[in-house]
Amino acid sequence: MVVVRRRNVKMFTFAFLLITVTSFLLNYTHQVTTTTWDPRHLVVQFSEHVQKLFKYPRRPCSCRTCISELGHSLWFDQRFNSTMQPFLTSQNALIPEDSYRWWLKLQGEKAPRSLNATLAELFGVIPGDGDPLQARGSFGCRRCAVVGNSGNLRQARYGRDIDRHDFVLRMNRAPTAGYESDVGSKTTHHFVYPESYKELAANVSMILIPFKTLDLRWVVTALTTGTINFTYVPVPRKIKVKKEKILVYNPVFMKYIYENWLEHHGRYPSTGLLSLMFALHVCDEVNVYGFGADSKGHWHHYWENNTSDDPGHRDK
Ligand SMILES: CC(=O)N[C@H]1[C@H]([C@H](O)[C@H](O)CO)O[C@](OP(=O)(O)OC[C@H]2O[C@@H](n3ccc(N)nc3=O)[C@H](O)[C@@H]2O)(C(=O)O)C[C@@H]1O
Ligand SMILES: CC(=O)N[C@@H]1[C@@H](O[C@@H]2O[C@H](CO)[C@H](O)[C@H](O)[C@H]2O)[C@@H](O)[C@@H](CO)O[C@H]1O
Repeated sequence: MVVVRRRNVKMFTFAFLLITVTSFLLNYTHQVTTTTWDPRHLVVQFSEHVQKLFKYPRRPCSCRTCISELGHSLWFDQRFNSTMQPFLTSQNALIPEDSYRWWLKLQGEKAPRSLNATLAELFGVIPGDGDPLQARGSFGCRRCAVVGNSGNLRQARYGRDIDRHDFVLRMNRAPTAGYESDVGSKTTHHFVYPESYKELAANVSMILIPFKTLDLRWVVTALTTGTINFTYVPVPRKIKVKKEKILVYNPVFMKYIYENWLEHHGRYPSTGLLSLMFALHVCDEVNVYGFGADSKGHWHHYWENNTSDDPGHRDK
């Protein structure tokens, strides 16, 4: 009788362990990872999984590590606020007074038009319902590449690597044609402001970064009357992008980056930093390409020749 009971206990323990280990594997390993049978490594992995399970009973994503699962860096955790909303939508378009005052000073706009009236007009023209990229409904692993415009991308041969991401985010005048092997050919989202606008392929989402009220009005006129053709430099009167493909960066989110991440340094965040922080809040895994100087310390774009290197060449 005692023997039968012991066997039952053993069977039960074995079944319990099997189910637990299988559910860990199913829950936490969406991507194929290299298996190592080093017992110490297995114990560390197992304890990490147990810790995560207690911390996040339902994981936010199925990547090996998800950005929103904090606990890797205190520095990062102290700055990251997952409740901040990167998009300005018709639902969250009421900008708090302090954020509005801060934003209004960015480019010292004289006599700005009423923001509420401008936003009402804007969301009368574009849908303003945010981006499906943000819908966290399906349990998956959203891998994003943020591609900056640095000349260090020349001969980098990152093209294939970049294109393997689910989302590829580019900015300003960044071209891909002719640079595919270094920067890839896929673009899902492109960040622009009126002064940096370039025509986009029909399947690309344009994310307008508004630095002033006029930038929001420009979107409206660029899709309708074509009346605005100058801000502080000439800007395109008309744009071909479909209104359903236009998304708007949230000024409140810009202020959050300036305060939490830039710690008030500089005037306001660069487009590169705005794009990176955006990705960190909507993606599960983020890889960054094309930021910083090249190996000689030059800060040119990858599509330009460096004039300081070769005075005979002007920037294209
Ligand atoms: C003259 C000027 O105003 N240049 C600015 C240009 C310009 O307005 C646009 O190219 C449109 O013509 O825009 C900027 O940026 P720019 O378009 O040059 O580059 C986008 C982002 O890529 C990163 N970068 C770029 C070049 C480089 N050598 N290293 C890098 O790390 C940066 O993160 C950068 O933000 C901008 O919007 O931030 C910043 C640049 O200072
Ligand atoms: C070279 C420069 O400082 N130009 C400024 C211009 O800055 C640029 O603004 C862009 C957004 O509109 C973007 O942030 C870019 O990175 C900046 O270089 C504006 O501040 C403009 C405002 O009138 O004044 C130009 O001299």
